Amino acid sequence: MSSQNSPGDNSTPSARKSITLHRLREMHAAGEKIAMLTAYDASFARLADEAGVDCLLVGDSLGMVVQGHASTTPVTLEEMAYHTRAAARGNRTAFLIADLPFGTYHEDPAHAMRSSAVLMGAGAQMVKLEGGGWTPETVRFLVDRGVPVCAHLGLTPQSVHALGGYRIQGRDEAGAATLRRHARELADAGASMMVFELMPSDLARGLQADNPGLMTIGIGAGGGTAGQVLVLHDMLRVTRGKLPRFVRDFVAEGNTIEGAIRTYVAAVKDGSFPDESLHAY
Ligand SMILES: Nc1nc(=O)c2c([nH]1)NC[C@@H]1CN(c3ccc(C(=O)N[C@@H](CCC(=O)O)C(=O)O)cc3)CN21
Ligand SMILES: CC(C)C(=O)C(=O)O
Repeated sequence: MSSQNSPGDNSTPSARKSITLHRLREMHAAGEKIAMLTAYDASFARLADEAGVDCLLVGDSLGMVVQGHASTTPVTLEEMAYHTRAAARGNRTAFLIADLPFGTYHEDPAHAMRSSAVLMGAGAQMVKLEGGGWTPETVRFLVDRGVPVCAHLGLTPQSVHALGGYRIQGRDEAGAATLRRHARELADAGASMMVFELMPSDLARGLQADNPGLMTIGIGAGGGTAGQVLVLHDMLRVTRGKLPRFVRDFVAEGNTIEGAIRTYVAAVKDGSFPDESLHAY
């Protein structure tokens, strides 16, 4: 492990201090890119933390890559809490975010607060919820009560049955205008972070420019965001079937799993990932 550290690398567990929300804001203000990766268990959370990943996301994508479902919608709050507890035990310094799964924040803000309390109790430091329009009231309610919130716009997988498949979003002007309005409303409601999934690079870049204090995290949204996220199993090429275009072969470059994660972090930090011509739309 330590044999792979390069000079100046501060990502060893003993050297790195805990990444807090405050520290993430400092990084964002200084223009340092934020590297996020999903993690669903203690072993991978530990490895990703030690490899220098800033934020770990216990994503409800676990419904697909761990549980074998065809979508994320069957995942329950209890399952998210189980994986969050496991990831939290392995993690030492990374900032830990957990997804509120489908149906656990939709009824009203109090419903979202009850579900968030379960995930925070399991070790999450921030919760993520999908969608715009109806969500700002809920985000404000959570933030006022001490729950940091990451919003999620563009392709929102929990709505796959309404969207009609995993398609790129915001391609026409009406769709782009809606995303601009949703992003502004969620930022105003107090969301400190926002995932942009599968949208044109120019649109994501513009949304970040419209909301400079917001930490935007892209996946298939180009290089104009404050950070990047990938699904761990995609990055390690364990996922079955065709990988989305936005995944790069970090395993070939990094040789080992830890090397792959270190290569990913370095590529996010130096801006070489994503490459506009290869991984963006
Ligand atoms: N393994 C995995 N990786 C993910 O990134 C991921 C999940 N699961 N599950 C939840 C959502 C669904 N995601 C997806 C699913 C499919 C595509 C996909 O097929 N993309 C096509 C382009 C589609 C288009 O052009 O409209 C691609 O080739 O990238 C992308 C993201 C992202 N999330
Ligand atoms: C793909 C990321 C952003 C996610 O939401 C998940 O892992 O569920």
